[in-house]
Amino acid sequence: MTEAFFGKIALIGIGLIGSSIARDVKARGLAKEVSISTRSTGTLKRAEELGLGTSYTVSAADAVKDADLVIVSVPVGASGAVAEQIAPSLKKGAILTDVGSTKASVIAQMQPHVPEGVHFIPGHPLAGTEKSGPDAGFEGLFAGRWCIFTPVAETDPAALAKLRAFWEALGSKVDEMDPQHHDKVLAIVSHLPHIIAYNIVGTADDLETVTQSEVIKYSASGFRDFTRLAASDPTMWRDVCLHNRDAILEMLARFSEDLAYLQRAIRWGEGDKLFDLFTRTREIRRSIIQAGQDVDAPDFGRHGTSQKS
Ligand SMILES: NC(=O)C1=CN([C@@H]2O[C@H](COP(=O)(O)OP(=O)(O)OC[C@H]3O[C@@H](n4cnc5c(N)ncnc54)[C@H](O)[C@@H]3O)[C@@H](O)[C@H]2O)C=CC1
Ligand SMILES: O=C(O)C(=O)Cc1ccc(O)cc1
Repeated sequence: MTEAFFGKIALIGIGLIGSSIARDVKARGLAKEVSISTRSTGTLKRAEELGLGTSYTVSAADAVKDADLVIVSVPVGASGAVAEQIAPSLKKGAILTDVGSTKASVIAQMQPHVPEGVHFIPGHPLAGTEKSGPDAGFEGLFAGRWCIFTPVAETDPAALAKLRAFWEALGSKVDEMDPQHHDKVLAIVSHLPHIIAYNIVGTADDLETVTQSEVIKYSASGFRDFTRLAASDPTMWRDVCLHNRDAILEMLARFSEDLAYLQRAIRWGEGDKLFDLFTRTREIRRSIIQAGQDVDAPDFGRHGTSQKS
């Protein structure tokens, strides 16, 4: 079995995801040194107060010096700029990975900066919450969750095995996918649900002037579930929308067509069509539960407070 231990890990970006990785690395003793870098001094100070690493710097280039594993955990739109900053300081033989929610764009942004001899393995843990910042992270976030790698053609199998061992040590199940396929799958299972949530909560907010706060006062659990997703970080989700544009637009077109079908069935009182669709969708949740997958969203307010970083 490949050893998951690294001499030095550099974490660039220490928000929800970066800080959760830091907590797991510390708890499981997966590195001798953990250098942490983020561009804001306030966030860096907070990371130090939380004892998330062994050294702290606003210079990403300084943080990655001598690191065996570098994990970039910043909004996807910032990936290219971070790769450019750190490239000259990366150690030969180091593994460079990321956690971004979109993959083709991150590869296009980072790959051109990756020096010879550095193993670039794009990744995406399918685990998170609507919160952000170093206080929002928690130990065990990745346990039982998928982490998808989208390796590039020339990826070294030994480096891939080492990174796989690392994520498995965090409790994740690892899978590999082509980046374009990843982006399509995530567009429907993750990006569209967030966009729909932002939209429905926005619509309800617009209606509020008409209904004089009844929207909030009487909001039942269905609407509350949407407000959790719609409370997700605006920078992160702006970047996801801009960097998975084609797949999201394709899924939104399909979604709109299917919504029009539903709208028509309601208009014309076609109860059988409604009943058939609702029966089919109920089966989907039942089969997910039967397969033993956790379908429930993280609890409201269970893990820390929402912090801007
Ligand atoms: N939030 C979630 O549930 C999940 C997020 N992701 C991905 O992980 C990445 C990080 O997300 P979170 O940790 O949730 O975000 P976050 O907002 O909690 O943390 C982001 C970190 O990046 C730093 N940062 C922001 N802009 C930067 C820039 N221009 N240059 C350098 N550093 C910058 C911030 O200071 C902060 O340390 C994103 O790419 C996101 O798509 C992946 C899985 C789940
Ligand atoms: O909070 C939720 O329900 C999420 O869906 C978290 C999440 C957000 C973005 C990702 O790329 C992966 C997971």
